[in-house]
Amino acid sequence: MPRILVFGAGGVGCIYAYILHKAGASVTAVCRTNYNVAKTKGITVRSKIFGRQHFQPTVVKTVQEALQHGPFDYLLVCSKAFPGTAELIKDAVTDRHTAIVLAQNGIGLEEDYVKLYPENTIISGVVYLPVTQVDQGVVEHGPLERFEIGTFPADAGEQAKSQCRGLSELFKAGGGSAPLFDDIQPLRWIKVAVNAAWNPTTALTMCDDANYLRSSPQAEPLIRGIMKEVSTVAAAAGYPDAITHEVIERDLARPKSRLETGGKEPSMLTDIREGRSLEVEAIVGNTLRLGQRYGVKTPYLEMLYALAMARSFALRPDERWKPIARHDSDDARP
Ligand SMILES: NC(=O)C1=CN([C@@H]2O[C@H](COP(=O)(O)OP(=O)(O)OC[C@H]3O[C@@H](n4cnc5c(N)ncnc54)[C@H](OP(=O)(O)O)[C@@H]3O)[C@@H](O)[C@H]2O)C=CC1
Ligand SMILES: CC(C)(CO)C(=O)C(=O)O
Repeated sequence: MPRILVFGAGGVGCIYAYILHKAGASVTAVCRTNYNVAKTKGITVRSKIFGRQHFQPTVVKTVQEALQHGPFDYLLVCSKAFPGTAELIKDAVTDRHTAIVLAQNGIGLEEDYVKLYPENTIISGVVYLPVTQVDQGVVEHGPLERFEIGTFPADAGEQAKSQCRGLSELFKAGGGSAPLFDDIQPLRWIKVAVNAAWNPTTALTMCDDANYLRSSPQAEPLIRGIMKEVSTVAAAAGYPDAITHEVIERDLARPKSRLETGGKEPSMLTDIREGRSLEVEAIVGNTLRLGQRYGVKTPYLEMLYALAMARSFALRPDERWKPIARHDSDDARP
C-alpha cells in the first residue's frame, strides 16, 4: 500500500486525497486552519463527478508530525505556490525515495525542488479541477478532473518514469485521471496562459468567470490577448507549438459554457475573498520574467502584475514585495 503525504489540504488537496484514499493508498494530510474539523469529522467532498463523499485520512498538523506515518512514496504539494514553499516539506522527504508531486498552478516552479531535492523524483502536475473549500473540511468540485503529469526534467531516468506511471495508475484506481506526458512543459504553458488570463482579472474585478464575461464586450478579447501574450513567451522559451489558436479557443469555451450553467470562481478570487496571499509571482511574475529574459514584450502581464501585487499588498501589507532568491537574477525582476 503506497504511503502518500498531501501537503495543503484545501480544495485540490482534499480531492486528490480522496482519489488516492479510494485507490487504497495510506493517505496522510497536513492540515492547517481546517485541522480540527478534518481530524474529528473527516473531509466531505461534494463533487459533480464523485458525488457526495465522506472520508477520513490520517490528519496531522505539521510535516514533522507526519513522519510517524512515513516514509512516503509520494508527497503531493497542494498548497498555493509561493516563493519558499519547497522548503516547507523538507522533513518529510526521504532522499532517493519520495517522489515530489507538484499539484499547483504556475510556471518554473520545479527548479526550487530540484535544487533542494536533487536525488528525488520530481513529478510536475497540471491541475484541471474546479474546486473550492467552501467550509472547513468541505470541498465543492465541478465537472472536470484531469491531472496531467510528467517528470521534471522530461528526460529523467527510469526510476522517475516508473514512479510517475505508478501515480497515474493510482489515480486511475481511485476513479481519477492522471494522463502521462513525456514532456509536461507545453501543458504547463497552456495552463499558465489560462491562469495568467483568468486568475488576476477575476480576482481584481471580484467577478466569477461567467460574470466577468458578461460584464462588457471588451472582457473576452482581453482574456484572449493575455493568452496570446503568454503564447509568445512560451514560444521564446522553446515551446512554439504549445498555446495555439485552437488551444486558446478550446480553453475559452469552458468558462463561456458556464454562462449557461453558472460561473466558477477562480482560486485567486477565493483568495481575495478570504484575505489570503495571492499566487501572483508563480503565475504572472514568473511568466513575465521569462518574457524579459527572452526579450519578449509583455504589456498585459506587466499591468496585471503591478495591479495584482498592489491588491495583494492592500490585503496583506506584512507580506510586502521583496526580492526572492531565484535562479534568474533579481535585476530581471519587474
Ligand atoms: N481551486 C482550484 O479550482 C484550482 C487550484 N489550482 C491550484 O492548485 C493549488 C492549490 O489550490 P487550492 O486547493 O485552491 O488552494 P487552497 O487555498 O484551497 O488550499 C491550500 C491549502 O494549503 C494549506 N497550507 C498552506 N500553507 C500551509 C502550511 N505551511 N502548512 C499546512 N497547510 C498549509 C492551506 O491552509 P490554510 O487554509 O490554513 O491557508 C490550504 O488548506 C494552487 O497552486 C492553485 O493555483 C489549480 C487548478 C484549480
Ligand atoms: C482554471 C481555473 C481558473 C479553474 O478553476 C484555475 O486553475 C484556478 O481556479 O486556479
